[in-house]
Amino acid sequence: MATRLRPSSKRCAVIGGSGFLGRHLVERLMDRGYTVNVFDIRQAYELPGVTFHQGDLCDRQALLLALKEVSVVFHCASPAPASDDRALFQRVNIDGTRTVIQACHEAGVQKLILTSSASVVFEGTDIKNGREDLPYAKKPIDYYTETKIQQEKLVLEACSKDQGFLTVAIRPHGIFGPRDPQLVPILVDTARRGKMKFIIGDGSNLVDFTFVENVVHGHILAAEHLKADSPLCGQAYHITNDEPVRFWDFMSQILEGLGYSAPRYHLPYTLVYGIALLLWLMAVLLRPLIQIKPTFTPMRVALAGTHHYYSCARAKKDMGYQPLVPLREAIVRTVESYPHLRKGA
Ligand SMILES: NC(=O)C1=CN([C@@H]2O[C@H](COP(=O)(O)OP(=O)(O)OC[C@H]3O[C@@H](n4cnc5c(N)ncnc54)[C@H](O)[C@@H]3O)[C@@H](O)[C@H]2O)C=CC1
Ligand SMILES: CC(C)=CCC[C@@H](C)[C@H]1CC[C@H]2C3=C(CC[C@]12C)[C@@]1(C)CCC(=O)C[C@@H]1CC3
Repeated sequence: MATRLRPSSKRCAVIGGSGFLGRHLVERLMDRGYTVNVFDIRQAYELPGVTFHQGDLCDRQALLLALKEVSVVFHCASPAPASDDRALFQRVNIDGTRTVIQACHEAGVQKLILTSSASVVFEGTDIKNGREDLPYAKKPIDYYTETKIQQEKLVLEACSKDQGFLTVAIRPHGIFGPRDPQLVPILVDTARRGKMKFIIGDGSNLVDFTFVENVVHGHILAAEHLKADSPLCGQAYHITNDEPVRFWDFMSQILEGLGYSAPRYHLPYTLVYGIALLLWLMAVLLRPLIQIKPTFTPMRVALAGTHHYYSCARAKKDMGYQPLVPLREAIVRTVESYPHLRKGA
């Protein structure tokens, strides 16, 4: 008779482990002595000791192979926000997350840690030191965020002490660091096209940018503190650098670090937002004829021109979270990691 091995508490799976955050998480878990299975639709790298399972998380059978004898699952897979594909967000973030939960039950997984997003409460207007008890956005800024809300609800509602299945959601904000395919590349691309000359608004809006290693630290602390008698069960936690920074100062430091000029001229927020709305409308109307991807979408203008920073007091209290890498060092390390994006390179 086949015996079912008891899952080891140090055997985990990272769904989305080929991605930016996922790969940093995998590397740190390995350092901490975990055995790691990666599940992803693509295999982006090889790492001794890591077992790769290539597949779509909507495929329960494929997932089950990766979750065999695993006790902790980190779910950090999602289509990229820029993909702007409604059907894909629905299929992966909502239906796929249901499949992940079902597969965890079937495989006897004990803990599920979801990478959610602080944007689940953001509606495009100021949030200052927002706590986790803010209501979910009634009008989320985009469809990606709408599906992140549904995804977080599904995971937190699945938490069941009786069934021995515990869940928690981590809400990072503005993740950056080496190998990020989004923030620095978008910024440099915009600068190279000569479009990084303007500051939207008066430039005083504060935002959280969170170094990837701090986000990873929050995930691992959550996994290790998630127990039936802990306050983490079924809860969401903001994980930030705990150093809100002016959006435009942060952008300028990255740009200047890479040899580009920082933006200098101010434009009124409402004017830029209005133009972005108009461009977006035109892109929608012209979609049957041509595909236009404007740099200045209303969502991006809102992100660049409003305050949005969050308190991580709950994570400090319940899991002893403190950022490991301060912002200044994180920016230096990030800039150094992109030699190929330096001006003139
Ligand atoms: N990057 C950021 O600033 C923030 C990211 N997040 C969340 O963090 C998580 C990780 O984000 P990143 O690492 O930045 O993204 P990423 O795009 O680098 O990684 C996502 C990974 O998920 C995989 N994936 C996508 N669809 C899949 C599917 N159907 N089946 C299996 N794997 C699939 C991709 O292949 C990719 O490797 C996401 O859930 C995202 O929503 C939350 C807040 C901010
Ligand atoms: C804090 C947070 C949620 C960051 C997420 C990352 C991206 C949404 C940003 C990374 C680079 C940013 C950027 C802009 C908007 C927001 C980002 C895409 C602009 C398009 C805003 C308007 C400009 O003047 C140019 C900016 C380029 C960089």
